[in-house]
Amino acid sequence: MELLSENKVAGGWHRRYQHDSLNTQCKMTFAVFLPEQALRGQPVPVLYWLSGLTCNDENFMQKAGAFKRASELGIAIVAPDTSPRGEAIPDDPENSYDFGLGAGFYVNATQAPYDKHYQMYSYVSDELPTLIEAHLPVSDKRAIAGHSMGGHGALIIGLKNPTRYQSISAFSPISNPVDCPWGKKAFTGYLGADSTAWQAYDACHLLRQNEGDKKAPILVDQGDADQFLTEQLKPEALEQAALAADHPFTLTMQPGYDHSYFFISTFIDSHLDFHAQYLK
Ligand SMILES: CC(=O)Oc1ccc2c(C)cc(=O)oc2c1
Repeated sequence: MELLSENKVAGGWHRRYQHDSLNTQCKMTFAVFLPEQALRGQPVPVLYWLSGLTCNDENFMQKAGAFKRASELGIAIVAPDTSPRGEAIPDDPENSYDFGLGAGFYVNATQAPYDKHYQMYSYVSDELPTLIEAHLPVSDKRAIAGHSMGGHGALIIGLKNPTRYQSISAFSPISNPVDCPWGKKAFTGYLGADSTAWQAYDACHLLRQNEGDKKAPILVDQGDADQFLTEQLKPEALEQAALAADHPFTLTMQPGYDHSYFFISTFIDSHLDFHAQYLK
């Protein structure tokens, strides 16, 4: 891992690292916040934050205002990029914001030409935690959270790996990607036209499938003034699936909030407090 930068913040350190990824077969950049406790040699739990469309490792760290509470709670935060990057990485032929670079959708692509590099599911759920736990002063207690496309990523990665993550949270997640325009476009491109293959990456489907004992609790916040709410996000489908599966789940509709980081920064402390209950 190569250290790209470091800045002291809230008594801890914000760092950016780059490394060669086996899964995505390119250099990947991620950001990490390490609270002071970690630097005193006390291994701390990690919250993985997955960002949304067009974002990279920097958006959450610059805009969410999460450091002070994470520092108080002694939680590290890791924010990966949202797709493979570089000259050699195939992008959307139409250069749209919702497919290709900055829009990996946290799946393992099976369709050429995306299958070689777009392996974001394995990268985030396996390669990155292994790397972090080998090189940084963190414990193996993990939680996962995200926004929009990253909220979808947090839900599916948490639900597919119930023993690896203690808790899951999301702001404005794409809750039922098999049934919304962003999800249909991305899953067709990465996974092919047969929609039965899409279900393995759909949170509503995964909730209905999960018959095991371990059910990581889920917290979702959604602004009711979000322009994407009805067509793309569909939190009520997630709520129905969680209810049917008897999965611990809380959805809070927040009046007046939109899809932006103004919303996330308003409620990020309550998400950190939620995860802290299960990470201790
Ligand atoms: C920094 C920022 O505003 O991020 C942002 C803006 C818009 C979106 C949309 C529309 C979808 C998504 O998945 O993420 C996202 C992130």
